[in-house]
Amino acid sequence: MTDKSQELKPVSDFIPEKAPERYIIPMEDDKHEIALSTEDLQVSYGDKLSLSEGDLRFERYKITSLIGASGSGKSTFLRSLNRMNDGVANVTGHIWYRGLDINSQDIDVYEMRRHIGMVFQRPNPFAKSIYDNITFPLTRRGKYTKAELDEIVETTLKQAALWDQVKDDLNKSALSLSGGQAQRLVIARALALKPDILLLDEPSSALDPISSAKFEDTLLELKKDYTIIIVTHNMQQAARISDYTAFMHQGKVIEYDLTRKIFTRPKVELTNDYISGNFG
Ligand SMILES: Nc1ncnc2c1ncn2[C@@H]1O[C@H](COP(=O)(O)OP(=O)(O)OP(=O)(O)O)[C@@H](O)[C@H]1O
Repeated sequence: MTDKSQELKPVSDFIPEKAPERYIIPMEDDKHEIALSTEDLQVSYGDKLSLSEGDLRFERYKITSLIGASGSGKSTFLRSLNRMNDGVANVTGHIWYRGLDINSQDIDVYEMRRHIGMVFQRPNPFAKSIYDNITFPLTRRGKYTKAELDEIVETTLKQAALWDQVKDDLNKSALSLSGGQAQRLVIARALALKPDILLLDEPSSALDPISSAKFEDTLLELKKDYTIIIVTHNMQQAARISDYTAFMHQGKVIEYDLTRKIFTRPKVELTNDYISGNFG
C-alpha cells in the first residue's frame, strides 16, 4: 500500500481551483484556512439518491454542525467524508483534503482515516483495558516503545478530559466505564492517531445532561488543535458549540452560515421553520 500522506500538502497551501461557489463559507476576512471541502458530492444507496448538492467548505480549527430532520442526510454526508460509506453506498464527486481528492480510488483509505477520524453515536470501546483501547490501533500499524505509549495514553486522556477519572485504573476493562466516560475514551482513541479532522456523529445523544455538558467543554477545548464536524439533533448544542452550521433537508444543504446567523436570522424560510420547531 502506498503512503499517500507523503503527498499531502499543508492545508494553508491549498486553495481549491474549482471551489464550489454555492456554499463557500461566509468569510468575514481572508484569514480562513479550509481543512476539507466537498464538490458535487452525491450519495446513493442502490437507486435512491440520498445526498446531492453536498458542496461545503469546512474551516480549520472550527466546529461545524450539520443539523436537519431525521433522514435529511446528515450521517450520509458525514460518513462519506472519511469513506465510511465505501461498500455501502455509491459516492460520487470530490472530497478535497490537502490538495488530494480523497474520494478517488487510489487513496489509501486507512492512511486517510488517520487524518480524518470518526466517533460514532454509541461509544464503542473495545473489550480491552482502558490503556489498550488507546494503544491497540497504534501498535497494529507501527512500532512504539512502552514510554511512548504511556505518553500518548496520558496526553490523549487529558485532552479528552478523562485522565483524572481513570489514571489509577488504566488496566481496568473499558467496558466498566459509564456512557459519558466511554465516549471520552473513544475520543481519546481517535486522538491517539493524531488526526487533523474529527467527524462526530451525534456523539452525545446517549449521554445524560451533565456528561453532555462536559463533553461539549471537551469539544471546545479540542478545537484549538482540531477541525471538528459534528452531526447533532440538539439545536441548543449546535448553537452553543459550533462556529458554522449547515442545515440539511431531503439530502440537500439548504443553508450554510455562521451559527449565530443561522439561529438568529436565517435567510431561508425552511431553515427558520426547522429551528423554530415547526417540523422535524
Ligand atoms: N445503509 C443504508 N442503506 C439504505 N438507505 C440508507 C442507509 N443509510 C441511510 N439511508 C437512507 O438515506 C437517507 C438519509 O439518511 P441519514 O441516516 O443520512 O439521515 P440523517 O439525517 O443522518 O438521519 P438521522 O438524524 O435519523 O440519523 C434516509 O432516507 C435513509 O433511509
